[in-house]
Amino acid sequence: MVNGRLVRLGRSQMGHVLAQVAFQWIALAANIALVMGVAELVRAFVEGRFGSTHGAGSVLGALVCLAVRFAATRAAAVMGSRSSRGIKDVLRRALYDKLLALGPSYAQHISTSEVVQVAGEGIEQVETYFGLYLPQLLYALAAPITLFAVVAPMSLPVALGLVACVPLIPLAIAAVQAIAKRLLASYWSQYAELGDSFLENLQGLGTLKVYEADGFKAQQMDEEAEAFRRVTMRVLTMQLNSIIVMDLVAYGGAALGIFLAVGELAAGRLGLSEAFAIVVLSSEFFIPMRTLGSYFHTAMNGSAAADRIFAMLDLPEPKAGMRRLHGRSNPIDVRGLSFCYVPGRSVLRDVSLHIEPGSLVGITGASGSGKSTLAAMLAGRLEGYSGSVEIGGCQVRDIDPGSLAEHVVVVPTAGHLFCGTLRENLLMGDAHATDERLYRALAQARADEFVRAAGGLDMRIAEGAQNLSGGQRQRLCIARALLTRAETLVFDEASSNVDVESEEAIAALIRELAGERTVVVVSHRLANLVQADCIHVFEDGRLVESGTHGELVVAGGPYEGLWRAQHELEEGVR
Ligand SMILES: Nc1ncnc2c1ncn2[C@@H]1O[C@H](COP(=O)(O)OP(=O)(O)OP(=O)(O)O)[C@@H](O)[C@H]1O
Repeated sequence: MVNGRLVRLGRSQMGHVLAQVAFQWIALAANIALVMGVAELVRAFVEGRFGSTHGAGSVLGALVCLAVRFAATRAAAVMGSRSSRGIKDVLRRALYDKLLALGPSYAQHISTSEVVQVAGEGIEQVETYFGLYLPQLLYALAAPITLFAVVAPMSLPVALGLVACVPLIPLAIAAVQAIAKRLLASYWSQYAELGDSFLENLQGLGTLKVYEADGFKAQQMDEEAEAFRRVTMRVLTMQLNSIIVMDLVAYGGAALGIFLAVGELAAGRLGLSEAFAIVVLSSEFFIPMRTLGSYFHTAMNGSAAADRIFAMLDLPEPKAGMRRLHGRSNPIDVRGLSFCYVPGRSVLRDVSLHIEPGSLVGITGASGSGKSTLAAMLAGRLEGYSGSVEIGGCQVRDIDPGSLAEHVVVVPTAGHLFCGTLRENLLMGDAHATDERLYRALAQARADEFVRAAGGLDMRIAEGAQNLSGGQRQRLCIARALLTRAETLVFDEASSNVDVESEEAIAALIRELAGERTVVVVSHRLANLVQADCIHVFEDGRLVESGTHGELVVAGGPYEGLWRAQHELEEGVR
């Protein structure tokens, strides 16, 4: 009934939880005092001793009890909201730190939509566990003991009868716990799957419309939603059934207490005022456990969500390297590099190559031959490889991630621009850049003209940069990369889906950059690589040829075949 790891993680909030229980207990004590006061009045009335002083004192006493109960209940609620807020902070911070520790390779372990769900809805569920369930669990133990101590001096048999029924509620809870755990695990995994499909389909809605596949995907999502509805209904049915059992125990137990008290009164073993007090207090025996039972289901949901959070927190982290790269003349050495995303399916096989600082290097090969994987390796984005990748004599895995990010920047096929102003996006490359430097980078990336025409550095970038053409987007991403002081720039098919004008602009820029920085160009289009100091050709994860364009053409190997095929295609088009 208690998730030990969650409690340990939220131990900083235990002060609030205990304070909440203490305030709940004070409210209970005030309630007992109120009932006892009214019972005393009943006794005075029955015995004919009821007078005006009695009346004024009782009203005053009752008001004090009500005020204390009100204040304590409010204070308990405040403590509950503080512990809820606190645990959310603790968990969000833990998840955030974890994502930072996982670094860019997080996507190797977990989907983005699951991160979003766990960090949002999942943590909200855990909040209830700390804010309501945990304090109620402690209070539900303290309350019957307190009431037993009050009722036992009046009538031990009634007190024993009442207290004996109370454990039936936690027993009912424990009985459904095993079923609830299984059901909730299935509920959360279906919820995550539905979230995955939703995000995926929303992001690809344009494509779905173009291929008129939206109807088909909608039907698939309907089926997933229906499966999720069914599991939700099973969860609700289980919860309602267990609540019915708990209600039967709670109300049955209270009725038993009243029945016993009336029996004792009839037998003359109990006075009228005591019988009155027991009748009123008997429901109080069960209310805390009954409330606990109703929180239990939300808590189980929170506990299941916490298990998903813990699964994420337990993901193995790449060992963060400590070494820092210095200077701007660090050669890159790849030796015997092999890698697979899926066990048994090698994507890179025993690759070895050397990149001189300041050189222009081309990487080419058929689609799926492992070029982008190699580019990602150079930026430290993939782990779990064999062989070595060294920059400036340091293993990439031993380099501090911040230092590596300062030295190697990858410009992918479709770089991401954030919603906001262009200036905000560019300053990610260099937070202290002046407007003049920003414009210089834009000019270098052949993007300054359209930026000036579109309103300058304060031009708005819409969500997903929808207000820009593919070529404009790419040139802005390149300008941002140029603003960094990175020694090595890796262009991974950076001009593969842009217009001819942008492609020529990017090719010219790459030629300019060589010598100033190390430039690695991953491209299918061999025309982009003709001027490279060295071109590496990949086939099915293996490096099959290396050399300059001239050398490779003369060698008559795979490169020459590709070059001839592309040349003939382009001639044919003309
Ligand atoms: N995240 C991933 N999970 C599993 N397999 C992957 C992943 N990324 C790439 N692959 C597989 O690895 C192989 C190499 O992919 P990679 O992207 O490196 O090839 P590429 O040569 O850059 O291809 P292209 O020229 O089409 O971009 C492919 O077979 C691809 O299916």
